[in-house]
Amino acid sequence: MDRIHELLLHPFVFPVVISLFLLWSITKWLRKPVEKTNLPPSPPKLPILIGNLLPGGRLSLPHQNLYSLAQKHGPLLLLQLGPIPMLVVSSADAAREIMRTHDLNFANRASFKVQKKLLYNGKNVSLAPYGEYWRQVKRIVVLQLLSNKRVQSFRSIREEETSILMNKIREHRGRPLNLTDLFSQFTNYVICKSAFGGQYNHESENSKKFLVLLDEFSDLLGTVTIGDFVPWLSWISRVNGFDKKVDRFVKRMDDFLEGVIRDRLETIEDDKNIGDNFLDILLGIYTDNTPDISIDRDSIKAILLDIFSAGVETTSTAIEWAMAELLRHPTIMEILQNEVREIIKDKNDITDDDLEKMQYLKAVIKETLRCHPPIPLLVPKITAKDVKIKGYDVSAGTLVITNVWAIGRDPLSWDKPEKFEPHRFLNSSIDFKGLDFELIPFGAGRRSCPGIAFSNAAIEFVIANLVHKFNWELPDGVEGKDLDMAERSGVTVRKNIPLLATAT
Ligand code: HEM
Repeated sequence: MDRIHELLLHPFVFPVVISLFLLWSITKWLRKPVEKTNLPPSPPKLPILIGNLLPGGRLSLPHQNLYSLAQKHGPLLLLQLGPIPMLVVSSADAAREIMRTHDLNFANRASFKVQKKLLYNGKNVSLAPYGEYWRQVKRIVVLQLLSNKRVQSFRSIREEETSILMNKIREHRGRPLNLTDLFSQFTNYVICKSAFGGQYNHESENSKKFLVLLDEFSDLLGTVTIGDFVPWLSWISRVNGFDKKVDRFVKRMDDFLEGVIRDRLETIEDDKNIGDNFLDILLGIYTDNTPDISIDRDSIKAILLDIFSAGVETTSTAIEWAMAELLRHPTIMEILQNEVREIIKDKNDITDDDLEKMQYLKAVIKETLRCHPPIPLLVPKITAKDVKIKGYDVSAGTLVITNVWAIGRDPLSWDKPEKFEPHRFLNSSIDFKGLDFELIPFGAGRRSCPGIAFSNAAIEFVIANLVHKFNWELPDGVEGKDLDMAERSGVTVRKNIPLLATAT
């Protein structure tokens, strides 16, 4: 969705899209459909649709816009993006029908030119078309890279990075800290070390270089070109130099990753610590030649980039929103602190067994992901065949967007949805693992997130430590209720203003 809004906001592309859209809509309007279909409700077309997509510049937060549209027109909404029909799903019921009953029909992804270039022609997991290749790489990611056992084996990395984070906070005790930056560094290094090994630490020039490349990578990943929607206009991104810019970046990133792989292949044979990072595991599969499972070098690079782009910002954003809500609700912060301090007492280290006992901590995290899903619009899917959803006809080739942010605010699923109230989860079995469709921040079905255990282990551990070791307040005597909770646009939606707080 973010790609779509970047497309529309591009100064050169915008007028062309709008003209095409008008032309297409007029033609379609004049040529009324011949066969009788029961289409999901749409906002009145032309020019109101344009108005609906652009009210007061709020296009930058499309999940909020689509939420307002769904409140007017219902939980299944059909929009037109030029020639492409787009279905917006905003209720748990409709999401269940799509991702459980008809999951196979919705297992494919939309494919955009820039993403394909950046991710080795779709050799990553998250954008690979549904099929044998995707099945194989998803299996590798689920069973080998992100299994519960593997996540446990990364415990020392979480401990090390949490201890670095706590020391930084200690050094600045009594002074305001930019928690947003600190949480980003934390997840960057947790994933860097899990991916490449412990030598990719804060001092390593290679990890600094990689993190700079990753920033640029994330920016480009959120871009579409007009040629994605109107193929005969593909020349525009050639003429305005955008294609060249992407090609140059792809080469720089590839040179870097090739260097990492080359260096590792040279040392791996003599190394006794093989296998406890993503790169070593993938190189093991690459060099092993087991007949039922094989990947090439491009797959290794694409999978590594996928894990960084899918895992870093999402996890740090979840920690940021959780701390923001705790600062906004001092009573909830106090209940959580009491729970954590009661369980840990004066021990210094928090173990996995301790975390298991922290039911209120788990409730705070669920409530955070309900109110602030880091990816409010699930990664778009494409329907393979015509299908009926909730009695409506949805045609093959429809782009499907699930608005998890709207589902988390649906009064049919939640009592007082506007309130941040972790208690609602204490006597409830609702979880975010993809079985309870009112809470699906990680998606559901075949294309759901394989990183739940990895991110949850990091989120729980950091928050427990933050509230165990420090008391927190907002700088300059700002009261919790006045904390600015506005969102910033992006594929991952974080706080608009960085979160500043003072540890005492
Ligand atoms: C709070 C943290 C995270 C959130 C909220 C999150 C959310 C999501 C969502 C919404 C999807 C798309 C699901 C769908 O289309 O139905 C997804 C897919 C994915 N996520 Fe995550 N994610 C998180 C952390 C991670 C981490 C830590 C990793 C890896 C280390 C990861 C790897 C992936 C991959 C590879 C996919 C693609 C799956 C596929 O297409 O088959 N995620 N995630």
